[in-house]
Amino acid sequence: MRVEHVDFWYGDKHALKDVSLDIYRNEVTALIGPSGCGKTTLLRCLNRSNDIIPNVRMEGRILLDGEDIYRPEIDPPLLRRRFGWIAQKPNPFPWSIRTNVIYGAKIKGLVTNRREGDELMEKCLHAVGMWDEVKDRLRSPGTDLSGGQQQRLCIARAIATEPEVLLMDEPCSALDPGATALIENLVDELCKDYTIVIVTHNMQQAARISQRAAFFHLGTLVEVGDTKDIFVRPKTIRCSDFVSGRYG
Ligand SMILES: Nc1ncnc2c1ncn2[C@@H]1O[C@H](COP(=O)(O)OP(=O)(O)OP(=O)(O)O)[C@@H](O)[C@H]1O
Repeated sequence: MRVEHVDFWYGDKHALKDVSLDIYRNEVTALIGPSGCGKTTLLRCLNRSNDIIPNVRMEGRILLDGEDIYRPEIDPPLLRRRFGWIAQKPNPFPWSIRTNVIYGAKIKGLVTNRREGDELMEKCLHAVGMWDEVKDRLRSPGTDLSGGQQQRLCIARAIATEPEVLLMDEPCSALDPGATALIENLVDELCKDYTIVIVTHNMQQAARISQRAAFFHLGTLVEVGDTKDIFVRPKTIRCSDFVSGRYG
């Protein structure tokens, strides 16, 4: 994806200021920076989920595979289907584990019968490392799982719809260290097949799992580059102070 000179306003609040960056295929790009700097706003611009907020305005262009996703001919609900969204708090549907995984894929027409549904469910639960944990309780509600399992279920649900890009908004913020480690390993595996953009407050996590990092401050993109450069050789004092934990 390519973000070109994006400005974004909530009413009078200028939340993103002339942001340009490239997001590469099969890489994890981490959006980092202090609270309120615009990370989630940018994430939501990438799949046009800001469109549903009243009184907002965006300028600039965002390209997916070279195509401007803000062109008037683009249908936002159809566009959003090309993305998977993993929220801060796991949000499984109040249905069975099986239905959770295949519901979106069914709506998209990717499964048309029971056998295809079962195959897809098994494949996606394997992909998130959960098959053995849940294979004997596929009819139990997804909401009965632990927080970490629920988040992996949400990732299984997202990948079942064959998205091109996975957008993750602090996916581990509600999880304990063990569940966080499982999600981090999973992100590492998933980037072989997907392009991933992740917002995280956890600098160790950004350093561990991303190949590229973008550091924001007050709506401005201060630095973007290889994660190791951002962490080991930051070009600005502001970024250096942030990644070393001097402020947050
Ligand atoms: N719906 C909204 N209406 C008005 N202002 C908003 C809205 N959402 C976000 N903002 C403001 O836009 C700015 C950027 O917010 P955003 O949520 O993108 O930051 P963030 O870096 O993701 O923050 P955090 O790390 O705390 O989640 C903030 O000043 C925030 O208060």
